[in-house]
Amino acid sequence: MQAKITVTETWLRKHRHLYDGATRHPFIRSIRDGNIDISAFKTWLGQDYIFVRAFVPFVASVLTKAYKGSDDGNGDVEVILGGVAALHDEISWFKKEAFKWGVQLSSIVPQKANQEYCRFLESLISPEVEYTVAAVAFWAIETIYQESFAHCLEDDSKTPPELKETCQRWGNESFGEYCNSLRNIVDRQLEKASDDVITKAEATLLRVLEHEVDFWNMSHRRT
Ligand SMILES: Cc1ncc(CNC=O)c(N)n1
Repeated sequence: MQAKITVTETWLRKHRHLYDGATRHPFIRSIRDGNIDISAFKTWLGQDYIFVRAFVPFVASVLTKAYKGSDDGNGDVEVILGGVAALHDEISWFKKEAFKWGVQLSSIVPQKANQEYCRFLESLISPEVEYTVAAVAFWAIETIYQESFAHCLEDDSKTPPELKETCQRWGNESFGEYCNSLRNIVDRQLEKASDDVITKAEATLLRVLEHEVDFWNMSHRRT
């Protein structure tokens, strides 16, 4: 029997152009082609550290919603908890990496695109935002990084050796499997969601894609 087309699949087909814009951004292409401007990379590093700090309470709120969503026979909480644990490691990694590149994390001022993205995350923490909607944002945020950085690790890529570790962080296979688990969670939720929630979730996905593109733009254009 043919596997059923999932909601996320429908969305990704429908919004392919915007999705590719987020996962194949010029910033990512420049890493992959080996002509990245290191100052752009450092900008990204410092800004992303601030983003990740704001991402933690958002993910914690998704965890809370998964728990309260009660019918968690599917292990949603454990998958999300794995995400929280990975973020703990990631924050240490950012500190180490910043030191390596001479980026002073304590003096980084969040740029406008970053502030707006963080504010968007905060809005999703609200208990009024349904688990399904928040989970869609979470899945999309993680997956965009996974696909973007995995692209920089493909056989024909010319990613500079000193950036490989960064790309591995999100582009590795186990992060890919984790993203698939998130996608399954999301599709299972969407399967039983009301039309209203599905509409809101799709709009949220689009906003994540836009924020991600703006985030890459911020790193790419400024030095
Ligand atoms: C702007 C942005 N989007 C997604 C991620 C990946 N999630 C956690 O690390 C990230 N670090 N930064």
